[in-house]
Amino acid sequence: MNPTSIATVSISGDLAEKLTAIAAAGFEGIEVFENDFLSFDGGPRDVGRMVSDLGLKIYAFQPFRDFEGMPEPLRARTFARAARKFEVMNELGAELMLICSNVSPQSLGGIDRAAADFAELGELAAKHGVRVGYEALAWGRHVNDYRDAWEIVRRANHERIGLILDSFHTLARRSPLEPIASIPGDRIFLVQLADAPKLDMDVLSWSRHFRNFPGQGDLAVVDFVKAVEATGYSGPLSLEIFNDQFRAGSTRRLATDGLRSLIQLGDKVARLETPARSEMPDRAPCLAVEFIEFALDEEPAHELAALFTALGFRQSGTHRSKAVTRWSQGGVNLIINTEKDGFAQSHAIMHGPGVCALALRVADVEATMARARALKVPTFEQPVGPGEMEIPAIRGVGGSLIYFTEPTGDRAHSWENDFLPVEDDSGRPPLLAGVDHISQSMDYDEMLSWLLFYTSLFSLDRIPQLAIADPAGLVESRPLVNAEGSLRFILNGSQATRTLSSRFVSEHFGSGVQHIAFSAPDIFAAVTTMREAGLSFLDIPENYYDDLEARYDLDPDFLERLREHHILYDRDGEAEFLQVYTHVFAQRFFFEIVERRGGYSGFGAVNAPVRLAAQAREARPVTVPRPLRED
Ligand SMILES: O=C(O)c1ccc(O)c(O)c1
Ligand SMILES: [Mg+2]
Repeated sequence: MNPTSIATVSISGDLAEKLTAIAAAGFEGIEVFENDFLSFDGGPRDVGRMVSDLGLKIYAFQPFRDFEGMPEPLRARTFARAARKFEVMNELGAELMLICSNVSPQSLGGIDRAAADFAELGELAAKHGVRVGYEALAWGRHVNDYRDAWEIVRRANHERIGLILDSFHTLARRSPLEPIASIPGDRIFLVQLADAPKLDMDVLSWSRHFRNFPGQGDLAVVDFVKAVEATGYSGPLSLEIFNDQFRAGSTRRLATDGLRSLIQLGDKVARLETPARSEMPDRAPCLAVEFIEFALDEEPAHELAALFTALGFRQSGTHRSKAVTRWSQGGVNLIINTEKDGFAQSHAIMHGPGVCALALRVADVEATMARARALKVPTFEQPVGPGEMEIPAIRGVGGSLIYFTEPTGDRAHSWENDFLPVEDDSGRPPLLAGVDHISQSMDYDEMLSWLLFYTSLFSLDRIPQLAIADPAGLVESRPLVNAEGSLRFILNGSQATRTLSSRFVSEHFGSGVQHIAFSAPDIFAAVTTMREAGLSFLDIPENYYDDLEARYDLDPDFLERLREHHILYDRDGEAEFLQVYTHVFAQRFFFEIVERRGGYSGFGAVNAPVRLAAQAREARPVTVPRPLRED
């Protein structure tokens, strides 16, 4: 295992906060960014002591800019500047200086000139007992490819001078990875890692504002690390993230995410080998949503039970010892928890009525928990009643829980055994068949954290992110799906403060489940029966249906049925999607019912703005402008 490291520039906070969070997350070392050092109120020895007291090592001091290829008299001044920095490094306890390739218009090109500069700098470095690593910036004036940087290092031929590789510069420029294998591992002094979303923009702005942790972006960081591994390099893998959101986010959360990203990266690289080498179980396959638990007070709980009943659920169980009931239909299980103490109660006090826990049916509970622990996901335990079995759980979005169950054996049925069954004598066929997706709203700057959480722990993959227009601003919507279609999460976040998604977070003290979509084998029949039971659905404007008529060549009778049932429609080739929404419950969450026809794989994104506008209208008191009276 290579040591884990992170550059201080990667996360928010002042230097002391950064270092504390980095150590707490479990990193072995850091790259000290000069700016963090310069703005620190204390000398280099104080910083060095703080770092070592926290058990961290300084793997690099950086960046030193615009060194190689300078004409005199700039050249002499540059060497004097380097000598001063070497002295600072000695006091700091930093042994490696990172020099990035020159961007100055005054610099002169030429590999031999640069190599000669580095050979001379190697002598100066030796005098100070430090080493220097050279990194090609993708926008360097004369050197912008790691192959040229390596050629300069090779020709400098000095033991104090080595190469620094950075996945971003390499992958952003689409430099080939194969030549990395021919660099001797001990000539590579440091390897920096960053991912980034694919964006069509100039590489400097892309690098300075949009880098993110490996696994959060679209770059082939796994292939890059694989190529580095082939050199025999055994030094640190150091995260170096320049990201506007990260500079503003929670220091501790970012540090934890960083380490998690390195752990998952190491696992991915290990799995490329044949036979796969790995130190933890693979990403957990999710078979189904086992149950969804709602925590709330008794009064709203009665209303929620009435809503469940209208949706076709029936009470299928009563908890043996707690104020908890089970509601079921067609393989969907919902739990209403009104206990006066315990986790559910504290969730309800903190967040209001809502989903406090999900249970996922996984192939192997022990393996899932082992992977969660390896990824440093917090696990959860609470006291169980007599005769009850502990259900293993982890902490999920907004402090909610994710329980794990298995398809067969004790872990399949233990939670069911906590309930006294209520016989079904209704003879009603189910209207709903399963949970289609679960949508969670969160602060915009938490989205990448939860993306990493879900995709590193479960076999869930990203499909392209969408920006959806709410009347009060844009909402980013990021679906995570498994290949079988048995588990789909949607993460929503918005930088605008008054969107439905943002108000959900701000008015309910944090992130959580905003809506749950159930699948219906026949959405028209479901809506009809639910209406007979007294349920009404979100009003959809006439304009929407007029537009549908123009957009798709729909049968007039079918269109009329959609309109009459308040159902929204989307089509993708031959595949079709039908969706309908309940009103919002307790200003907190709502339900959706969907019918997928012919393998439709999306979520009706074209309809989302219509839905959001309809919900915004319902959330506001209606004010109709009246003419001013003139008396
Ligand atoms: O953006 C920069 O200037 C910069 C500095 C140092 C690095 O290691 C790097 O990758 C980029
Ligand atoms: Mg770098």
